[in-house]
Amino acid sequence: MLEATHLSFQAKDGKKILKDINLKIEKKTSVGIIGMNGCGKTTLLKCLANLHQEVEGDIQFLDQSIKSYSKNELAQKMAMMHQVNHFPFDFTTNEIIEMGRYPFNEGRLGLLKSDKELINEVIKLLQLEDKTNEYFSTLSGGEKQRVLLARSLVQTPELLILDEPTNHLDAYQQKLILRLIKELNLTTVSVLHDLNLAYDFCDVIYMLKDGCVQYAGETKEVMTVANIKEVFEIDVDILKSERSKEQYIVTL
Ligand SMILES: Nc1ncnc2c1ncn2[C@@H]1O[C@H](COP(=O)(O)OP(=O)(O)OP(=O)(O)O)[C@@H](O)[C@H]1O
Repeated sequence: MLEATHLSFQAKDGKKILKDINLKIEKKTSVGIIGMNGCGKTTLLKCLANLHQEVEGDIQFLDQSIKSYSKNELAQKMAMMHQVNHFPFDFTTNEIIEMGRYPFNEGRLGLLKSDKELINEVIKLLQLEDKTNEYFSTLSGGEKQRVLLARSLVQTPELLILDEPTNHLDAYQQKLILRLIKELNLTTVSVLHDLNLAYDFCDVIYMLKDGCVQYAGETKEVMTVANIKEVFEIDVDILKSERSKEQYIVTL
C-alpha cells in the first residue's frame, strides 16, 4: 500500500530530523511508530502524508509516487488525524465531520444524500449523536479526539494516519477507539505513546531513535525487554495476565 525508501528530512535550520528511513505498510495492517519524545515520529507521519516538500528519498503510495497526487486526489485515499485540536474559527461537530467529505464534492455546493448517510453512520459509531450541534471549542479533549477521528473516517481512506489518537482519552475510551479502528479492518499507521496500547493494537512496529529506525518488525518480536531498554532507556518486564492471558508491559 505504501513504501518509503531512504527517506530523510532536514528542517530549514539544517537539523537532520529523519535519517534514511525504510518503511512498508501492507494492506489491512496496523503499523505503529514508537520512540522517545522528539525522535521524529510526527515528522515521519507528515512526510508519509506528503505534508513536507523537501523530503529526500521515495514514497510510493498505491503504486504511484506520492508526489504525483494532487492534494484532492490524496485526500480521497488518505486521511490524517492530527494532534492539533483547535480551529481558527469555531465550527460545530457536524460541520467538522462534514469537512471529511469535501475532497469528494467535485465542485457541488451541498452534500449528497449518500454523504449524509455515511456521516450519520460514523456519528453513531463514535457515539457523538448528542454532540452534533455543539461547538468544537466547548467539547472535552476526548470528545474532540472522537470528532477528529469521525472526520477522518468519513473520508473513507485507504490509509488512515493517526498521530496519537488516544491523546486525552480515558483508559476505557482508549481501548474502545483502538478496538473500533481494528474492527473496521482499515490500514493504519499510528504514533502511539502508550507501549501497552501499541503492543495490543499494532501488527507491526517501527521503533525510532534519533530519527532512525532502530528496530522494525512484527510487534511481539520487536517490542522486547532489551529493545525497549535500548530505545526508551527504561527497564520493563513483559508479564502475562492470569485473568486475560494477554501479555502486558510494566515499567520497573
Ligand atoms: N519544521 C521544523 N523545524 C525545526 N525543527 C523541527 C521541525 N519539525 C520538527 N522539528 C524538531 O524535530 C524533532 C522531532 O520532532 P517530532 O515532532 O517529529 O518528534 P516526535 O517524536 O513526534 O515527538 P513527541 O513524542 O514529543 O511528539 C524535534 O526536536 C522537533 O523540535
